[in-house]
Amino acid sequence: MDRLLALVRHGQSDWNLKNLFTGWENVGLTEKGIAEAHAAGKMLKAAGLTFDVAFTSALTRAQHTLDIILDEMALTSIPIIRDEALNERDYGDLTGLNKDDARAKWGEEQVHIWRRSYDVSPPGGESLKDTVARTLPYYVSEIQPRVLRGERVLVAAHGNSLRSIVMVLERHSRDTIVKREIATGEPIVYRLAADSTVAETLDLTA
Ligand SMILES: O=C(O)[C@H](O)COP(=O)(O)O
Repeated sequence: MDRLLALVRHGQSDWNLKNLFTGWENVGLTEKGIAEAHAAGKMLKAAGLTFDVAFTSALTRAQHTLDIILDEMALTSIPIIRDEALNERDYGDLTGLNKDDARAKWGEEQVHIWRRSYDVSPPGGESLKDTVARTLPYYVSEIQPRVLRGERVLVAAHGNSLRSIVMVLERHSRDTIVKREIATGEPIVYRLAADSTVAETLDLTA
């Protein structure tokens, strides 16, 4: 049984390019982001992979990335399930601010704590721990059972919602997960064992 699970962070967004805290703001992909999504689709197809169902967030940048990938793979008729449980972490009051301006105002260390600590929330927003608390139950109840039944599943989402899933699959601690960077448009592909742990991580660049 092929218990295939692929995770892809959306391609570069307008606000990634402008270096703005984005969170739940609904911004589009840049030209580069669109190209990254096409490349991800080509890469998955070239590896001989296919999918039975896809999941994405309620945000356009992830949905658009998914549509491009499915188009590249000639899989436009598979079911797509969209849910805000897969949204990016909510950046609260930081949303729309420039990350360098924020460093100048609050200091490098404080901004790093907001961006990469496990349980310190940015003002009015979600910490990674808060994001895990909504994303992980969704993964466990909606995504993982399908993979374990043998459905091949593609998830297009966001840096921190994917980190929440990767944390469990790659057995990270609170200290190591914050150092696990998830690049835009680069598929992370696992085969799971029957007990839901990772049996194999596929290297699509090989
Ligand atoms: O929401 C954002 O600004 C980014 O997509 C993720 O931000 P981060 O790199 O600060 O986690």
